[in-house]
Amino acid sequence: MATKDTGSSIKRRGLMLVLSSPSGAGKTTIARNLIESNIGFEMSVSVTTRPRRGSEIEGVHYHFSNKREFESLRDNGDLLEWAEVHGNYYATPRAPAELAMAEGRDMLFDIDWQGATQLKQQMRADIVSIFILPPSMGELKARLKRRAEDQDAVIDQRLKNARDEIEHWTEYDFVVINDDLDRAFQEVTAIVKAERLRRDRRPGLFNFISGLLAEKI
Ligand SMILES: Nc1ncnc2c1ncn2[C@@H]1O[C@H](COP(=O)(O)OP(=O)(O)OP(=O)(O)O)[C@@H](O)[C@H]1O
Ligand SMILES: Nc1nc2c(ncn2[C@@H]2O[C@H](COP(=O)(O)O)[C@@H](O)[C@H]2O)c(=O)[nH]1
Repeated sequence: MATKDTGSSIKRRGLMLVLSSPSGAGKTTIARNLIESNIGFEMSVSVTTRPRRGSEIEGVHYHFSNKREFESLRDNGDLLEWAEVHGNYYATPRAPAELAMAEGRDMLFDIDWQGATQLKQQMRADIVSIFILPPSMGELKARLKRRAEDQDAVIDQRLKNARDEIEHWTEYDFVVINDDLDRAFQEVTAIVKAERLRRDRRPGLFNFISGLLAEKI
């Protein structure tokens, strides 16, 4: 009898889901919803030299470091990618991401376009990238102000950078407009479901199809 395509006997590599957007478009909110919905993603926790916000917890939202520590991690090859964003350094720690991929665990990356470019250069086949857009620039500004986590000068700088970031939308596999959060979240989960069904992410299909073809009718 044919075995079911569970993929359990042969390992598949993990999927790397990259979310990027201009600051305030909502990628952190969507990422948090994805993690909380328990659909099998773990969050990559970045290293940053940015000062910690009041609501943030070390090791949960970021690993906060100073510039000297950051440069030492970078120079030792401990970072999978790194970039300067809005005047601070940000990076993806190498070891947890590489281990997750090798063990077939799916990981979520909230990183900017420079980081996404570097990840694609290194791990193309594993990456699914989504660019999140705000419904308007006015709403982007309003969200940054409503979030009330950054000083006005920081918000101004992020809004100034937003146009340059949006220019990179064509480098992504998918684009989601985050007007209504529920709808945006549904679209992201639909992308995840379809990507997990890709033939090359289902090594269990080999067994299933062998069994199917061996079946006597
Ligand atoms: N669809 C939405 N409608 C209204 N508000 C939203 C929506 N999505 C997110 N927000 C709110 O907008 C603010 C910015 O969202 P969030 O922090 O997720 O943005 P971000 O893209 O991760 O920004 P950053 O790059 O600065 O981390 C938050 O206060 C969040 O609650
Ligand atoms: N290239 C990378 N970019 C990152 C990483 N972690 C976060 N980011 C991006 O930085 C900005 C600002 O984030 P904030 O938390 O200060 O609002 C945003 O675009 C993030 O996606 C990373 O590891 N590498």
